[in-house]
Amino acid sequence: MTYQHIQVPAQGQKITLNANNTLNVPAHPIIPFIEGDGVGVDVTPVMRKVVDAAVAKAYAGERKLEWMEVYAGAKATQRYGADVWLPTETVDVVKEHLVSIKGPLTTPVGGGIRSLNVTLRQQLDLYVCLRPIQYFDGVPSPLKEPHKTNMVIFRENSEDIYAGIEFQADSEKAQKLIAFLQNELGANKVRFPQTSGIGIKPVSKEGTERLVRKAIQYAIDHDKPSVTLVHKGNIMKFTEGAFRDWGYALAKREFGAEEIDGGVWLRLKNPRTGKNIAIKDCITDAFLQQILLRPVEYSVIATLNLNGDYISDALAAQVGGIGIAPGANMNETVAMFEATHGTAPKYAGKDYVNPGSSILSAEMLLRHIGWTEAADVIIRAMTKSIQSKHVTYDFARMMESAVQVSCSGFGDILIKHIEQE
Ligand SMILES: NC(=O)C1=CN([C@@H]2O[C@H](COP(=O)(O)OP(=O)(O)OC[C@H]3O[C@@H](n4cnc5c(N)ncnc54)[C@H](OP(=O)(O)O)[C@@H]3O)[C@@H](O)[C@H]2O)C=CC1
Ligand SMILES: O=C(O)CCC(=O)C(=O)O
Ligand SMILES: [Mg+2]
Repeated sequence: MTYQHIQVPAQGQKITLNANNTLNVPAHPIIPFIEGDGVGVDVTPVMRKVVDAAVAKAYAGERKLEWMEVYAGAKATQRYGADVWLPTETVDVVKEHLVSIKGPLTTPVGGGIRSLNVTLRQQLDLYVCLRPIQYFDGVPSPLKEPHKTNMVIFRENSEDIYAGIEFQADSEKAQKLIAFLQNELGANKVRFPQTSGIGIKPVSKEGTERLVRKAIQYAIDHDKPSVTLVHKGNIMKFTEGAFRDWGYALAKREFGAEEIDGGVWLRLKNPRTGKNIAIKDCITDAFLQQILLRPVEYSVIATLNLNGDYISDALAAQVGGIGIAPGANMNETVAMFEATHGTAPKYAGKDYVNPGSSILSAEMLLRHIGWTEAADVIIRAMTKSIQSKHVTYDFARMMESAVQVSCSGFGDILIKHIEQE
């Protein structure tokens, strides 16, 4: 296969799907990657070096990831033309190769292009945004007991106000829609109809069910004690409230969950372990204080798109910040891994920020393709590096007697620990 600007690595082979949707991973799988805007130029090369070292260590040269650069964001406009922010071949390649990783991409505020990150998720229908919140010993945290925060976020990734159905104030479309709301639907509560922008928030039963199903299955597979549906359903009754109701109904119908003491919370027996899994819910504002005050009570979190975005960064802060917050966007067959943070423009190109988030996203990728030995090598090296207190600025500013290192410097420390194993 030839592409317009993508160079296919000569030694690599595609990951393919087996009949039961499991992955068939060759020894030299081609992994498409998007470098990313802003600090993408800093973290992505470091991530690749560290991952290569971990794979080489774990498999003594018998396995190797074959990186294939694909383009999106500013780099795509340089290659494909001024208006081509997300080339079709990038989306096609990410889909065909099943497993990929991306750096952050810039989204302008208030106008300009819509989010390329969201577009990729939508075009590929990567409806789960999976963001584990894991504490590494020694990471500085604003909490007294950061190890008590141990959660996995399942953020709905395909709908909600992220669908991008918005109309600018004063535009003809906004005026038409407001008139339609007033005249046809009797909705007269737009406070300033002449000057309002309007956004639409679609939340569906199918979208909710497929996300909540994945979250409950994850709790079963990973022996987790609870799944919490986080929503603002008291205010947004037919979107966020429906998310809660559809979620509970699915837990009953598909997983046999039963009511606890006549309340709305449910309980199901984990078929693998025999232990109980609580299915509960929490309203988002209360949830944001509970995770600080009583984090041990929460484990798997299933939530809508915008809530999930806010909760991701808030929970990341509890375990050290978005410098060490990995993630994945996935569906049944395709997975695209990415850090939780963005392009941090003030640090772009300065070899300064923490590459941890990107490296741990790659660690998730390795686990996803079954290369658990290499993933474990990364986790061990990460733990040792943090404990050595040679860390990037974000950790150094919160740690006592730390030695501040650069982005690539932290990568080199990880590689040193990998090679010394
Ligand atoms: N998935 C994606 O591609 C995402 C893209 N974005 C986009 O990124 C752009 C910038 O967004 P912004 O709101 O500033 O959010 P960012 O996540 O880019 O940065 C916010 C702050 O988080 C800290 N931070 C971010 N990355 C790191 C890192 N690797 N190591 C250490 N600290 C880090 C920095 O904190 P401090 O100032 O304290 O040092 C930084 O100023 C926007 O265009 C936004 O749309 C945002 C999120 C996700
Ligand atoms: O797409 C963006 O620019 C921001 C997305 C974001 O913050 C996220 O997915 O966490
Ligand atoms: Mg975010």
